[in-house]
Amino acid sequence: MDNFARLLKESWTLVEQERVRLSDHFYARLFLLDPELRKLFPVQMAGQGDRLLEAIIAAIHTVDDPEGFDEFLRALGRDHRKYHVEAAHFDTMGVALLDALRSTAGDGWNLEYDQAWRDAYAAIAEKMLAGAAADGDPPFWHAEVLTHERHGPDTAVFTCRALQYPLSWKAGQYVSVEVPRHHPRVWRTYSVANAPNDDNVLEFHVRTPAEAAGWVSGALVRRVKPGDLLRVAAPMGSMTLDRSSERDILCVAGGVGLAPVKALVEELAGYNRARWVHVFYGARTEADLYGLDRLRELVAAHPWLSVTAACSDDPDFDGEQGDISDVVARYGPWTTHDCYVSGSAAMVRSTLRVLAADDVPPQHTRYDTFGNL
Ligand SMILES: NC(=O)C1=CN([C@@H]2O[C@H](COP(=O)(O)OP(=O)(O)OC[C@H]3O[C@@H](n4cnc5c(N)ncnc54)[C@H](O)[C@@H]3O)[C@@H](O)[C@H]2O)C=CC1
Repeated sequence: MDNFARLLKESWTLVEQERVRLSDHFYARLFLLDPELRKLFPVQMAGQGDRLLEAIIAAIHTVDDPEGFDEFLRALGRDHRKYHVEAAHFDTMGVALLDALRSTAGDGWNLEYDQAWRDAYAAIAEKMLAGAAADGDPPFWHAEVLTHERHGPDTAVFTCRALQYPLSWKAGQYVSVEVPRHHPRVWRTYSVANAPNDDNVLEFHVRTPAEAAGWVSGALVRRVKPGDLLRVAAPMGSMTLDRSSERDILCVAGGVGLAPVKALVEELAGYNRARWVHVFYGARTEADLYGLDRLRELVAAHPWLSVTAACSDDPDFDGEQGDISDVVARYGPWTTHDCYVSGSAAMVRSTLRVLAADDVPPQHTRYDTFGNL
């Protein structure tokens, strides 16, 4: 690790445990510096601070990998066009961020850390602005809901058509979604659950228990109906297929983490002949395996595909029992496979441990989770 990365990571440990204070300070300072910026954010700021910090953490963790860092920030810049962020706003955010870091870290902060963060922030802002400037797409797409199916009280599968052509994404990527009618200016990310197609139609899988605070997910599961308009922003994420690879493929999905895995399998259905593809799909109960019928249709049509379903909380289920990571471990080793993992942070962590124990090279593993790992 070079000195720059070391300084960033070392200084981050001073504020890591104080995230709430850090984000409170950041927003207070930001809106004091430029009250106009308040209009770009949702009325309710709860949860917004986590998002900022997640982006910062992701950025400092990719600083050792210049190529990944570059692509991540360019995509983030493209995505941020939906907020109408301008170059001058980045300067103000930089001032507020440095101020928040200094005051949260307290006595442990020093001039070297200050300079490292200034340099890092300048690089982040430059790459995000370059990504935004190079993007010929609209800042977001309007999309009309076509179908909406409920699977039990907490889960929905819906499709929508993007109204400006084309919305190009790669199987395995995710997009931000806004439900302007119910929660304006609040965006949440969801994986696209189908392969790119000429109809500009995207499918999403959303799950949120009624008691959870997820506003956007709650609206998408319980309130949205065909004909409603959503907004969808720039596709992001690198959990995509390596077309040059000849290795067999392992996909592991937990719950609605099935979404990107289904997209990958549908994409493979368009060209794959020679690679064996094994999908492991886990849910709590049999009733929660909402995507199994579609997977079985794909298995019937493609001899290279197999699906193993498991339930972690349903002793009557006539199939594999246990957390999906344990089931994957029982069927291994997966040493020579390309591996794709998608689900909750805990599920992804457990599965990555299984793959590491099988000596799968890290560069052959791609994963997605919408929580902190
Ligand atoms: N909606 C989307 O497009 C996407 C969602 N996700 C994430 O997927 C997650 C799915 O959540 P739910 O459907 O509520 O799934 P869930 O919490 O009901 O879990 C489903 C299965 O995952 C496995 N699992 C869960 N916790 C585990 C642990 N600690 N160790 C090992 N395995 C574990 C078990 O097999 C379990 O049956 C969410 O965190 C979501 O953010 C990820 C990618 C895409």
